[in-house]
Amino acid sequence: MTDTTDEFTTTVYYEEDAEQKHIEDKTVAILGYGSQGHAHALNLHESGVDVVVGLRPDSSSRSDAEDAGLDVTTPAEAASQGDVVSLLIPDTVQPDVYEQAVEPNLEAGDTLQFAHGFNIHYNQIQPPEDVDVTMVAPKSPGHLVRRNYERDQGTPALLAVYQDATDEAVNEGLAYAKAIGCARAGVLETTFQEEVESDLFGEQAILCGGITSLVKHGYETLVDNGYSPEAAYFECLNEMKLIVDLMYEGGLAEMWNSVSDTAEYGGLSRGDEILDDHVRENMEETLEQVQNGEFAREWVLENKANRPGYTQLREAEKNHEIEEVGERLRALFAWSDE
Ligand SMILES: NC(=O)c1ccc[n+]([C@@H]2O[C@H](COP(=O)([O-])OP(=O)(O)OC[C@H]3O[C@@H](n4cnc5c(N)ncnc54)[C@H](O)[C@@H]3O)[C@@H](O)[C@H]2O)c1
Ligand SMILES: CC(C)(O)[C@@H](O)C(=O)O
Ligand SMILES: [Mg+2]
Ligand SMILES: [Mg+2]
Repeated sequence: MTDTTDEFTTTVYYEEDAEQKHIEDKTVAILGYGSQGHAHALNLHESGVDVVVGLRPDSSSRSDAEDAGLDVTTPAEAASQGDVVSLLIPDTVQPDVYEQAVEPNLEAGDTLQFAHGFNIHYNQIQPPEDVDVTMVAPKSPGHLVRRNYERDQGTPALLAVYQDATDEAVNEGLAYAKAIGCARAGVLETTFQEEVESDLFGEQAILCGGITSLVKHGYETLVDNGYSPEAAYFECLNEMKLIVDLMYEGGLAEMWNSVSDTAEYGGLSRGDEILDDHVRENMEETLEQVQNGEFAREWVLENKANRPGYTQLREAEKNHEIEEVGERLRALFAWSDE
C-alpha cells in the first residue's frame, strides 16, 4: 500500500440513497454516442431525465440516436442546453472538444461530468471554479451498462467529486448514477485519483492487457507443442468466459466448487508458479507508471504523433492466429447468426 491510498473512502450507495429529483429538472447533455455515450443517453432518457446528445454533424451515430428517440444537436449546442454536460467521447479528444465546444458554454452552477478522470487528474482539462466537476464511472464496458439496465439489473460505478461549487454535487452525481442503473449494483464514493489510477492499472494489468496476454501465451504454448489450434482456442479463450462467469456469480469459491478436484488442486498448486513474483513486480512497475504520470505522458504524446505505436500494436493483435481460429469456430456455433 502506498501513502496515497490513506485518503480513499469506501462509502457505497444504493437505490434508496439516491433521489432522482436532483437531476429531474435539469437537462443532461451527453457528448458522444459510443460505448458509454449511448448507454448513458438511453438509460437516462428511459429513466425520465431530459437528455440532449451532442454529436459532430458528420457523426455516423446521429441516425442511431435519433431513431432511439433522442434529441441530437452539435456538441456546442448540447453543452449550451445542458445543465449537466457529460463528456463521453474518447479521453484523447476530450481536451480539444472541451476547449472548443464546452468551456464557452459552461455557466456558473453547471456540472461537468466524466466517466473517467484521466483529463482532470493529469491536468489536460482545467475547468472554471464556478462549476461542479463530477464523475460517474461505471466499472463495466458501456454496452453492458445498457444491457444490464434493459434487464432490470445494474453495473457498479465509482462516484467522485473534484469540485463542488453548488454543494449539490454528490446528490446530483448519485441521481445520475441511479438513472443509468448503477445504484442497483452499488455506487462507491471515491476520488478522481483513485478512479484514474485503479482503472488504468486494472485495464492494463488484468482486464484488458493481462487477460489477453495470458490467453495468447496459453494458446501459443499448446499450439507450439503440437496441439490443435481449435482445442487451444476452446481451452484458453472460450472457456475463460465460462470460468469467469462463475467467479462473477459467486466469487472464487463458486468457480473452485464447480471444477473438478483435479482442476482445483492443479490450479491452486500451479497458478502461482505461472504468475509468480515476477508478475507481481511487473504489476508494481505498471502501477508506478500510472501513479507518476509516465503512462499518461506516453499516451498523450502517442496521440500527438498520430498513434504510430498504437496502430502497430492493434495490427499485430488483429493478425494473431487465435483471431482467425476463433472467428471460424464461433461462426459454427449452433446459435450463431453469422
Ligand atoms: N468504453 C467503456 O466501456 C468505458 C468504461 C468506463 C469509462 N469509460 C470512459 O468513458 C469515456 C468515453 O469512452 P468510450 O469508450 O465510451 O468512447 P467511444 O470511443 O466509444 O466514443 C465514441 C464517440 O465519441 C465521438 N467522438 C469521437 N471523436 C470525436 C471528436 N473529435 N469530437 C466529437 N465527438 C467525437 C464519436 O462520434 C462517438 O460518438 C472515456 O472517458 C472513457 O475512459 C469508457
Ligand atoms: C471497460 C473498462 C476497461 O473498464 C474501461 O475502464 C475502459 O477504459 O474502457
Ligand atoms: Mg474501467
Ligand atoms: Mg478505463
